[in-house]
Amino acid sequence: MAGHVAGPLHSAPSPVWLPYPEDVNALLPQLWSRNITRGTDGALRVAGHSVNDLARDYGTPTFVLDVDDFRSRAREFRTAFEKAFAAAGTQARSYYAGKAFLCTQVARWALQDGLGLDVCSLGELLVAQRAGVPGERMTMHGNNKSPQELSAALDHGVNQIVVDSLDEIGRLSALAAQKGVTAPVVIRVTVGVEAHTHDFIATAHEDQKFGFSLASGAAREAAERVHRDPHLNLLGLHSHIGSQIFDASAFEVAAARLMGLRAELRRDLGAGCEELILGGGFGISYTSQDTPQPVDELAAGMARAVVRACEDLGDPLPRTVSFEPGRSLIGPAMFTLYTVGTVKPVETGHGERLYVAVDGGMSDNPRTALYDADYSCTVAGRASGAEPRVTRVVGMHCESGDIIVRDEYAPADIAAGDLLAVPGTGAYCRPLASNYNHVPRPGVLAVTADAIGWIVRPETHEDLLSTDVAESWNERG
Ligand SMILES: Cc1ncc(COP(=O)(O)O)c(C=O)c1O
Ligand SMILES: N[C@@H](CCCC[NH3+])C(=O)O
Repeated sequence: MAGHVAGPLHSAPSPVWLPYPEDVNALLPQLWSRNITRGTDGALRVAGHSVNDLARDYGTPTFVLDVDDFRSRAREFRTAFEKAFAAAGTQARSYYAGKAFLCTQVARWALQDGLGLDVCSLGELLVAQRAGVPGERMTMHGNNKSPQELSAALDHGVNQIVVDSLDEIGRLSALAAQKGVTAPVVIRVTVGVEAHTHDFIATAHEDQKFGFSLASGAAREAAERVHRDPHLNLLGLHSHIGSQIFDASAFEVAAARLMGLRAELRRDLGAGCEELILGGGFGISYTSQDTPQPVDELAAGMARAVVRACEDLGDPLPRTVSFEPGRSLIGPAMFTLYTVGTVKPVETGHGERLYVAVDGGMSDNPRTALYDADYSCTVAGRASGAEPRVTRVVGMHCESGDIIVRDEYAPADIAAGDLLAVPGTGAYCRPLASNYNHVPRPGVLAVTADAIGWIVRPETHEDLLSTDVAESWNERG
């Protein structure tokens, strides 16, 4: 690969895609939130605030949220899809997928920026309620919603409940009858698209737990059942093909298949199916190898696909086409700030690799271990003139798979006490975090030019000890 230098210093087994950096301090703009710069002192700045000050005042590890980045991406996504679908002759709605990262303040920002909220558990619904998100701006998901969750969704007047099984349809109907309401239902359809992403985050192939299969006829059967049920109102159809997807044609095929089922249901049952939800899943750049499509192009492509399918089928456009972006809005808006604790050169048999251990790990970012995810990083508190070295960033947990950044170049003088920043950790890191090894989960620090503050406070060891109720056992014993 051009620019890749082999030699004793650089010969550790780095993947061929990792280009030898011309400048180890340079920041690839597509990996970082929009208000990150390197100051004249060499330290990263978020909306003008030096990470050295943030680390001193708030500690590490910390998720740092560039608030204006998240909000501008949310507005850009919403307006791009609204424009594209208005030009096509219908309307688009955007619901922020809270599973990517949710707290009351983020829900409020999403709402203020004109998005609704997609929740998938009672916990997420409670956050939405605390944030003041009205039911009509919400969608409820989940493949195994409990009666308590369904009941809370009905009581809150959630706009669409996306049903995922026949058991759930029966449960929801009984609850709606009991409450004397009609439940607004959308059917989750498995459209059989093999999305090119990690198996664990693909959701529209046949052999997995989500949705009703289109191919087997299960989706049609579910729609008929909902249509016949006096306590349920069949609003439309839903498809979500997976997450971290770059192939726009996969979304377009999914949309066309969903439209095909819609046409059948309109023809055979007289069901309007005016709501079409095409999910989220839009990929982001974790490394230089990821190339997401600009949001305007994505929106235009999706609108074209829906229009084309309607034309082919001789069907009118649905009244509303909705999207549920999570990762693409919040992912790039955060980075994790760590402190380096140990640096260990390790002879790999193919050359030397620097193992840089930080004060967090798979407990705040399990994605590398779970999905073979790739991340990047940079020394954040200073610039360095030292030579780049092949580096692996690892955590402090008792697992050899406790890897955060598998391969990156770091300056050879990286040392204990350095701050290290890992970009792109806004989605599915804090929500998937654990207390493995009794490590408290980091907080989320929101930063704008004018304000800095926790929107999720860091856990403490006292928090963890407070769930340990040995006393009540001892009293009994
Ligand atoms: C139904 C549904 N909608 C939306 C999302 C959000 O996906 P992403 O964060 O990849 O945009 C998910 C997660 O994959 C999902 O399961
Ligand atoms: N947790 C996954 C995404 C799951 C999307 C939810 N359906 C990830 O980190 O990539």
